[in-house]
Amino acid sequence: MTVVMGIVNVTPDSFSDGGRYLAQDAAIARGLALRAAGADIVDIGGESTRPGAERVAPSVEEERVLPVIRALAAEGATVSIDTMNASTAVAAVEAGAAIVNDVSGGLADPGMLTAVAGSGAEVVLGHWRGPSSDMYARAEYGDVVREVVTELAARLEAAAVAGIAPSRVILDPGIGFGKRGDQNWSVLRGLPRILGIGPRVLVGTSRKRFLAEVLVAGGTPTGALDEATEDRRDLATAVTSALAAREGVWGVRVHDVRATRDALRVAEAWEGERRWT
Ligand SMILES: Nc1nc2ncc(COP(=O)(O)O)nc2c(=O)[nH]1
Repeated sequence: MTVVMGIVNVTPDSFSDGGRYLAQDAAIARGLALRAAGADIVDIGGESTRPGAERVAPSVEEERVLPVIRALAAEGATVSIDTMNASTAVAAVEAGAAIVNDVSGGLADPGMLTAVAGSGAEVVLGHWRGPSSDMYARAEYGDVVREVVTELAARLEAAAVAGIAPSRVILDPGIGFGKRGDQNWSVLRGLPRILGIGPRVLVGTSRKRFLAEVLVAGGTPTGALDEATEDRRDLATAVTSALAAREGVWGVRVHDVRATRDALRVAEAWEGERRWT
């Protein structure tokens, strides 16, 4: 069964749902709702990673996420913390998070891998080309799949050196992080090579620009992208979830859990994996 990670951004400025769940009660309610809709994991983030976002102080990030993590863990939810800060990761695990989800693969905070090693948590290591503030400046690739594979393998090695066994690592190709539209599609087509590195793979396509670009006629004028409304992006996300599942990924990270869970049910029925007994 493909793992579904539901997204709760406790931020004022995340690209697709910024501000909706900034209040603790709203964030907790959202996490419980995603779990009820079929999320295996609830991913809590306190810092927007959208292109152009400025960094947030760990203290601000922790103030946003820790009460939400505590409440959801107390309800029995499996929680991941979406952070690039080692101090936030440690505090989140102490508050009940089971997974540290670091889109930077441990590059943004030199202390992250050592902190995770000592925490006992599992870790998602994302492919990353630098801060959101100017990530597209480094979106120059010769062969994007080869470079993503090489750079993710290097992060896996760095994690091992820090004391994190590969069995505790989940790799993520970083869709939308330092990658433009066509490069994201190349990475998705290259999933077999990313899976070939060894560890489990998580994919995060949810509501991202590269999906909107294929939904609107004529490409990418910013105005046209507004036609790719949230429901259309969620449907596109669910399609990518089913396709990624058929490639054998471990999990998918999405905003609309219900749509993806339903898409996975259909994919499993097609594959003959689903048992009605
Ligand atoms: N592991 C992982 N974490 C992420 N965190 C944030 C975002 C982008 O912002 P969002 O929270 O609004 O999706 N994308 C990813 C992703 O693709 N993979």
